[in-house]
Amino acid sequence: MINQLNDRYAIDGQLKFIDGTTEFPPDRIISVPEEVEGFPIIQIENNFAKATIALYGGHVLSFQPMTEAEDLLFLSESARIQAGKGLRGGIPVCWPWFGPHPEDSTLPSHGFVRNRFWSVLSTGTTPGGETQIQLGLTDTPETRELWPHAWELVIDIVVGDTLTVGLITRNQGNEPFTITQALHTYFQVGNIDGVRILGLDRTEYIDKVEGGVQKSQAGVVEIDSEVDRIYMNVPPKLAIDDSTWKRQIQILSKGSSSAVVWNPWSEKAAKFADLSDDDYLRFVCVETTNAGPDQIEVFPGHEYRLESKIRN
Ligand SMILES: O=P(O)(O)OC[C@H]1O[C@H](O)[C@H](O)[C@@H](O)[C@@H]1O
Repeated sequence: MINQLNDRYAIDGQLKFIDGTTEFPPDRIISVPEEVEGFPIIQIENNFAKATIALYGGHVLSFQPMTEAEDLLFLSESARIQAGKGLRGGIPVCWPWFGPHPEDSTLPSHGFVRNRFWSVLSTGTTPGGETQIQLGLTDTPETRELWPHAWELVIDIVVGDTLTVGLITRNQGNEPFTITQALHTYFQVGNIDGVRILGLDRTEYIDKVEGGVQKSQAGVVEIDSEVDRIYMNVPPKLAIDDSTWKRQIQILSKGSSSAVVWNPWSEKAAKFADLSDDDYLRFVCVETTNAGPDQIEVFPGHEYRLESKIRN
C-alpha cells in the first residue's frame, strides 16, 4: 500500500508516504483500522515548512514553518491509533455535524469522517513551490445509515509558509442538506497561562460549560479554567498571542462566521486516555467552524468551501 502510494503520488525531495504504525510507539497502537494496510501518513518537507497528514481522517497532524522552533499544531504525546476513534491533536475534520448530533445522541460526536480513510486525489507543487495535496471521501451504504445523503468531500491542503486547509462539501444527491462542521485545530502553545486570543472582543458566544447561556466577550480571551464556547459573527481574522514562546499565530477563515474555543482544563483533561494530565497547558483549540446558528445548506449539484489559513 505505502509503496503503491509512493509510486503514484510521491514528489521527489518534497513528499512521501510513510507507514504511520512505525511512527507511534507500540503501546499507543491500540488497533489499526483494517480498511487500509499500514496507517499511511504523508510527510512533506519543502522550502517553507514541514508537515504530516494522516489519510485516516484526512487529518493534518503537524505543521512547522522553517522559521519556527516549535510546531504550530499540538499532537498529544498520548495520541493513539485506535480503529473507530480520531487522533487527539492536529486538525481533526468534524463533519457533517459539529458536536453531538442535534437529535440522536447515539450517533458519533463530531460526525463520522474523522475516523475514516480518505483517498488521495492528487499531489503537486504550486508555481511558488508550495506542496498541494487533495484527499477525498464519498458516501457509502454505511454512511447513509448514519446520514442519508449522497455527498463528496475534498480536503484541499497547501503547505507553504502558510498552511491552507479547505474543506469542500459537494451535494451529489437530489435534495438539499444542512451541515455544521469544523476544522478543529489544536494549536500548540508554550503555556496556556501566557495565551491571549485576539479578535473576539465584543462578540457574542454560547457558553457550553455553563449549559449554553449566551454571553458577550469583553476584551481578549484568556484561559484559566475549562472553556468550551461557540463564538458567533466572528471576524475572518483571529490570532493567538503566546507570550511564553513569544510568537503570534494568525488564523484566517473563509466560509465561516463562527469559531469554537476549547480547552478542557485539568480535571477533564485527566479523563481523556489520549491526553496526558498536564497537556491542557500545551494547547488551545481555536476552531474554524460552521457551528451553533452558523449552519450551511448545500443544494443538489452545489458545493461549499470552508477554509482556514494558519501562519506565524
Ligand atoms: O473529544 P472530542 O469528541 O474530540 O471533542 C473535543 C471537544 O471538541 C469541541 O471543541 C467541543 O466544543 C467540545 O465540547 C469537545 O469536548
